[in-house]
Amino acid sequence: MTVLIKNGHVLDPSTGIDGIREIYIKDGIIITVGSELNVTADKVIDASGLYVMPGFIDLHVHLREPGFEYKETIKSGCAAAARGGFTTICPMPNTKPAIDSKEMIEWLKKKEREEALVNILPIGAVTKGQMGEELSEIAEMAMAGAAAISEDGKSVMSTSLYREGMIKAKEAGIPVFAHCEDKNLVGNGVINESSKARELNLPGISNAVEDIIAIRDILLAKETGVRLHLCHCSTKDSVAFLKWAKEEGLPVTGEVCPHHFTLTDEDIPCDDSNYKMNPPLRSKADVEALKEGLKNGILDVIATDHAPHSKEEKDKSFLQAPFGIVGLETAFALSYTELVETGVLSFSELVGKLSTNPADVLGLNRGSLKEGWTADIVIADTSEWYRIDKEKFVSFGKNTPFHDRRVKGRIMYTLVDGQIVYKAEEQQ
Ligand SMILES: NC(=O)N[C@@H](CC(=O)O)C(=O)O
Ligand SMILES: [Zn+2]
Ligand SMILES: [Zn+2]
Repeated sequence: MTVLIKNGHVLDPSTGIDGIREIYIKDGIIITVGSELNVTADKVIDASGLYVMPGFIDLHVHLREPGFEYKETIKSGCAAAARGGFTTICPMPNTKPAIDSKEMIEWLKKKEREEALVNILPIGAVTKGQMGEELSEIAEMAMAGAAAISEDGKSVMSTSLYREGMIKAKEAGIPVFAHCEDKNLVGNGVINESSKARELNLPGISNAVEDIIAIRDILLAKETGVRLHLCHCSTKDSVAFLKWAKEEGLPVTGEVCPHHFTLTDEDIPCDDSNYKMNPPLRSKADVEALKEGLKNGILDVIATDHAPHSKEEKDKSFLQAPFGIVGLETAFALSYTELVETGVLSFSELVGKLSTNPADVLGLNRGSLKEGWTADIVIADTSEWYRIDKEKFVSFGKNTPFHDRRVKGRIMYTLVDGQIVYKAEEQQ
């Protein structure tokens, strides 16, 4: 099986290519990236006027299977990933049961082989059942294919247990992905602690809830030498701590989600739980710091924290509804619009944060259009403004604050292993 992508503008920060090229693919492998290749292929994709990039890699999604299939399944989550331009996704372990054993990682890898449209790199829980009491089988999970460990949804509050888990992760050669939230401090907070919280009469979540654990985890990484990745950074001091960690030469990276650099708590119009997520939307000063962090390379990765919930759950009030919003099908457009159109990042830098850098966090041979590498590719149109329509989402989750928002950046094709797994309607 051969594929030729022609007339497209290839944008690949890993090779520095930024211009019109042809890409020739054979049996799922990129054979040549060049000009006037003069080859025939079984399938030709005309990418005139479109950008051709390494497939995006999302280090942070929630697929909800097993246990919460009414929110999302592996199949529907993968379809949403493909529609969003993501060719590899890392599901978090907060399912029911939690992904906390070799058997569960093997089960997920089997599901990937049987029904996943995109690559799945599972993340194992740090503690059994994410109960924070006893470490899970970290070495065994790593052997079975866990890409990292994380307690996402909460923090391991026992610092000594977490330190032990970090040592095990380092021995197993996998990173720790940290959700930073001081359980004792957060109380029943549901929204950023600010005048907005007072206006809506809702309990607040202060920046220190995140910052205390962010610096704790960085200090533990310094002692243990484990590779640490800070999930969904939302505060200016998280960025400051990451900057310090990098200056110290520690193997620490950080991610930011599109909602955290696109919206502030001031954008919350009323008691609408589509604006409720953890960590919460923060202040203008925090958003400025996140953008600055993206610009100066302190924040390496953009990840979605795709957190689907049912309509019934999100129809509830801010106090009652679960935390989380969907992100896979809006991430590229929001990032392009908020960062590239405004000049915070060059387009090539954005592609780095969506593909090359996340691949580096996990040491993957992906996130690049190098010859000889796997043909995981995304093709996008950035020429026209359009409005996000949640009714078009293929994710079961429609819980987004971005319905009807004007954006630029539409995914036209997604290829995994050289196979088209998504094609925009307009092209069919
Ligand atoms: N981000 C969220 O608001 N929710 C996530 C959990 C998490 O990422 O912490 C979820 O699983 O729903
Ligand atoms: Zn989290
Ligand atoms: Zn999450």
